Amino acid sequence: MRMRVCIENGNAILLKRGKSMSRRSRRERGGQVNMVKESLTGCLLLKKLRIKEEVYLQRKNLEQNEFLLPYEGELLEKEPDVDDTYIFEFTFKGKPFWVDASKEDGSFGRLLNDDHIHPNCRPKVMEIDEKPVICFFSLRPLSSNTELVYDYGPGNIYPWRGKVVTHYH
Ligand SMILES: C[S@@+](CC[C@H](N)C(=O)[O-])C[C@H]1O[C@@H](n2cnc3c(N)ncnc32)[C@H](O)[C@@H]1O
Repeated sequence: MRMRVCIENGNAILLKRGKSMSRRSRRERGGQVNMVKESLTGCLLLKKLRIKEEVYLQRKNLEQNEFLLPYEGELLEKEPDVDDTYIFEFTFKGKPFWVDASKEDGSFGRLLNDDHIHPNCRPKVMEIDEKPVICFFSLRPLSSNTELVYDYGPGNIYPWRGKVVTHYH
């Protein structure tokens, strides 16, 4: 599974580093205990539910095209030779780059799931200090408690896509 985008964007935005550190808490929900991690900004929530971990917007409604969070990790100019589950591949100024987020670092960007049919945010390549940074922006107004999902990119490499669900009546 590899996330691919090919967008060029020269706009710089200000990122507050260190904001995505998380604190853990345990919550009781309907008899089930879910691990819940909350970002320090208090606007993102991580839940262990259906797809291992999912990222939700919390206590905040967003307008369209608002900055959500960065995809944090190690920026590489050579394709890493690791399992690609947490590798983000993109082009910047015509050159290929990879962000390797395979280390669990408490950041949330690496945990957004794929929805190529109804994505509600999208990654953009931004330039900060002459380096590319992947940032997620809302695609439409989002209300709190919405799971944040984006389109990982084209290709038949995503086994969860195209699953046919049959309903028997
Ligand atoms: C970048 S991780 C996303 C976070 C992941 N849920 C986790 O807890 O580590 C990508 C992996 O999440 C899972 N995933 C992402 N979107 C999915 C979807 N729509 N359906 C099923 N699994 C998905 C796949 O296992 C994929 O390799």
